[in-house]
Amino acid sequence: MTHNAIALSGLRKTYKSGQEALKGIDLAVPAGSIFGLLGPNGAGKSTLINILAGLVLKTSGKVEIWGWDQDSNPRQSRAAIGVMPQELNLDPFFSPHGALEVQAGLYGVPASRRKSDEILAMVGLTDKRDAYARTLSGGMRRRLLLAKALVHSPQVLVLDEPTAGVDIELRQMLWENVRRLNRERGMTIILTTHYLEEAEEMCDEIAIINHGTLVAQDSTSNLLGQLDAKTMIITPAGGEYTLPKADGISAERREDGTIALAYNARQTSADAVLAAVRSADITIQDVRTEQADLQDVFLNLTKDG
Ligand SMILES: Nc1ncnc2c1ncn2[C@@H]1O[C@H](COP(=O)(O)OP(=O)(O)OP(=O)(O)O)[C@@H](O)[C@H]1O
Repeated sequence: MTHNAIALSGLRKTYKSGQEALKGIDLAVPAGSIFGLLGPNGAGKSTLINILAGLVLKTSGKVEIWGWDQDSNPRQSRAAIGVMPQELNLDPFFSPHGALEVQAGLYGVPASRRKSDEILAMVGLTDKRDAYARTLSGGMRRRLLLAKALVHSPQVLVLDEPTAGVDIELRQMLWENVRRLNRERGMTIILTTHYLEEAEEMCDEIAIINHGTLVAQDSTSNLLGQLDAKTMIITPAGGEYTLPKADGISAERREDGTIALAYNARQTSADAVLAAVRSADITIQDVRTEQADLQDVFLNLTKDG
């Protein structure tokens, strides 16, 4: 039976300022998935994550983490989730090893079950085990924040903008670890990111929020498939030609010598596009199509007005 790692219903948050950050969110994150939470700046992603992490109190609605209701089973629901926050806030006086031990203590992990050294090795911090946190670089701090989120072996790992401003090496380390935790331990991963290619590549499922409202939740492939705008790119074999003309097709020459034919897949078939090309006496040397990417879907769903 599939169950949900996270289930939210009617989740609302109104800050004291009167700002309605979440306006009634219903969201289910399937257990075992890598789930992307996307939205423009100010959409409410951090508010949602901070509610999951227990850092912000919801105004109303229901939050279940790994089946545990946050109100009636606060301890269990907290134990089921680990959060790697966006801000690099670390106690400057603890070494990485010390910080993990303190965190393990906070979560009541008995000494015999602690895996601080194993976790430090996983995030590549073994040689900084006993260094002061204040001497760690920004990238190392991020590694340590990931390590801290893992000390109590949570079923659900939340990463808030984990790769914002990090270098390629660290990004690869993060994604390798995330994939491994997901694959080998079945850990459910929820991440927010501004890099849509990253979400497209990493996530099985994606939710998009805008102005505190959920505007889409679907598998990544379904979301990508929902846009009907397609472009066929033809490389002509050579010679002079005039651009194909047909209803529902708009053709343009690109600088690289190809012809781009934009059409709506719901109204015009690929066959009709090819027929228009042939009737313009163009010999086709090569043909490919450009799919909509997540950026297109995202902009389509979050455009205002
Ligand atoms: N502590 C707070 N008090 C009052 N308003 C807040 C507070 N935190 C966030 N907000 C407001 O709530 C709304 C949602 O903010 P939130 O930080 O959750 O968005 P976000 O999607 O995480 O944005 P970003 O991508 O920029 O981090 C915004 O209008 C923001 O100004």
